[in-house]
Amino acid sequence: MIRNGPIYCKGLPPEEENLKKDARSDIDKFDYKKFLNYLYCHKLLLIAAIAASFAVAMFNIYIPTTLGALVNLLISAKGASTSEFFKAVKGPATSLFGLYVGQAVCTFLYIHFLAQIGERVAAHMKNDLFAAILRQDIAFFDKQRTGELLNRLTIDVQDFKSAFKQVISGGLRATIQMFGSAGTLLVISPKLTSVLMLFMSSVIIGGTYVGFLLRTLSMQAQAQAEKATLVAEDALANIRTVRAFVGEPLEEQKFCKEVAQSAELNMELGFGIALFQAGTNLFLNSMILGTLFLGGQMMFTGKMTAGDVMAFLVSAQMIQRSMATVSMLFGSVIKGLCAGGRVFEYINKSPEMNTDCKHVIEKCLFRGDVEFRNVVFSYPTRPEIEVLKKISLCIPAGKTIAVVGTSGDGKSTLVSLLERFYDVDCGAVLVDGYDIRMLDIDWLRSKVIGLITQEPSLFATTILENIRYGKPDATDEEVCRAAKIANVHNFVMGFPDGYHTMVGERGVTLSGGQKQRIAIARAILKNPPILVLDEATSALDSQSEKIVQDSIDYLSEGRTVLIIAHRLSTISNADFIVVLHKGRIVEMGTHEQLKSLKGFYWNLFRAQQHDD
Ligand SMILES: Nc1ncnc2c1ncn2[C@@H]1O[C@H](COP(=O)(O)OP(=O)(O)OP(=O)(O)O)[C@@H](O)[C@H]1O
Repeated sequence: MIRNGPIYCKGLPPEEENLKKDARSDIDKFDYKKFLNYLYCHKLLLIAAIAASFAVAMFNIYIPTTLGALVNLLISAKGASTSEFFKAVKGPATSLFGLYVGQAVCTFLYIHFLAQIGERVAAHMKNDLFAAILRQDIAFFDKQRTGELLNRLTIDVQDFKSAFKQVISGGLRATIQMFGSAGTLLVISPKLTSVLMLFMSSVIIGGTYVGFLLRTLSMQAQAQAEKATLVAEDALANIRTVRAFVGEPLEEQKFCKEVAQSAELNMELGFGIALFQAGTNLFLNSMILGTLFLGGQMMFTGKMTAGDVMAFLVSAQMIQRSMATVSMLFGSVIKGLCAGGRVFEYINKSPEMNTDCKHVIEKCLFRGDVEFRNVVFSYPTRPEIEVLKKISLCIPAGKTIAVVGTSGDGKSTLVSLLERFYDVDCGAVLVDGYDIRMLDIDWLRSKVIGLITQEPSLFATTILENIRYGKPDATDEEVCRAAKIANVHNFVMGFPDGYHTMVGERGVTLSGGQKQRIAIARAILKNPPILVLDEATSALDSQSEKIVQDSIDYLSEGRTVLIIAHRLSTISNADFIVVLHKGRIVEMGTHEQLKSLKGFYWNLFRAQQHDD
């Protein structure tokens, strides 16, 4: 995407070809039907904006001839008395003023209406896009960068809105003005009009070609600017790691490199635009001078009046301005269609996972058995690596089982499959004998399974709202009760704002143990019959771990519990323990039974005793 050389004149280098291909594929994704639907929702405003814009164009066409008539009157009024002068010019001057007022009113109306439609359509698109992104499979988020998704929500919607507004206002007006003013010119002087059109057509051809080159360069500059943003996003999202590794100079260097390339491309673009503008101005001004010269000659031979020359010049300038608008609009249309295409791509993207089944097990019949039956699974981003290989595991209702193993053996993957973040490739995950693909996925996640992970995710809001996320309709009293059970209440009351304390982005203002206890309070409020603890205490020091473990023990009572753990000391009370090794179950039994086997578990156990 990055190119430092001069603007290409013949053929296109490969990266420009790629850009063209990207743009074309983005444009192909533009959903005209959906877009028309959005417009249809605001049809009255749209009609009003188009009508006002049309009226402005008509005023602009009539103004030069009225102005010409006034000029002729002013010239012919030479030597007249003041009263005669006012009497003669009063009519045309009033008409001209009326046209100016009409033009001003319609300008106000179309800009106002367009702003309304633009904002409403953009809000509609943004909401649809956000909802569509939230609906996607977890596999989608494995592939997409957050920054790229946010760009679509912000920059692309904004670009589309600007282009849309420009096309409706400028495009419509400029086209009508161009044809209307061309008609005016023909009426005033067909001869002068033919000479003018000859010049104009060469401007159009040359301008279109240079415009195409500049647009390509502009797209490259934009792509490079986005690259710089992604480098910054990466560094800021991982600011603690950057700080801990004194990575600031390296990050600065990476960012500066991308910014420098972006600046270079933009400067190249600026140079091209400056040259283009200067050349166009010189050409067009020479054309006006030529028109004045030819028109002046015709005036002296009596073929044109001074007013005609004046009206001709103003109309010619109107055409020139309209043409400039239309040529710029061409770029805006492409940009808008590309941006809109990228937005519609995700709005129209359906999740691959089938979540149509809405079966719910009745509360009175629900037990809480969990089973992994001959489960084979590879992550969609790495289909060639089988992470789980024919795993079969039953967790009877009310029992606690722990899964242990070394890093990368597939423990957390079991959790992701039970939550149905991904679907198994072969076999099935069952709850109370039902394949979870047959169950209502929202019910499963919101009412059946409670998940507590190593890095609890808190939202940048108050502690109260973070706990309430477990049950959105919970009262403050219910939240407070859950917080007391989870050992949250005491430390919260130590904060000046209590439960209304803001926790910062991802809970950055709290300790790991405090965040974990808030996550547990959230789970207590949710009250799920199946509880999944994925390394819930492994990031904590021994004192925090003890407090959190007490809360977890309380929460685990009477539920089916699946614990993923590194520290074997935390799972010795499990009803049975499963040892995973490279995606297979290699041992299963109680702590004592497994120890006596002197196999994988024994090795893990000894390694940890050694570490302690
Ligand atoms: N979203 C993902 N996309 C692709 N591969 C993944 C993804 N998540 C995990 N993996 C891979 O799957 C394998 C199992 O990962 P998993 O997180 O289940 O291991 P784990 O036993 O829980 O490890 P740890 O104890 O370190 O958390 C690893 O090789 C990992 O690289």
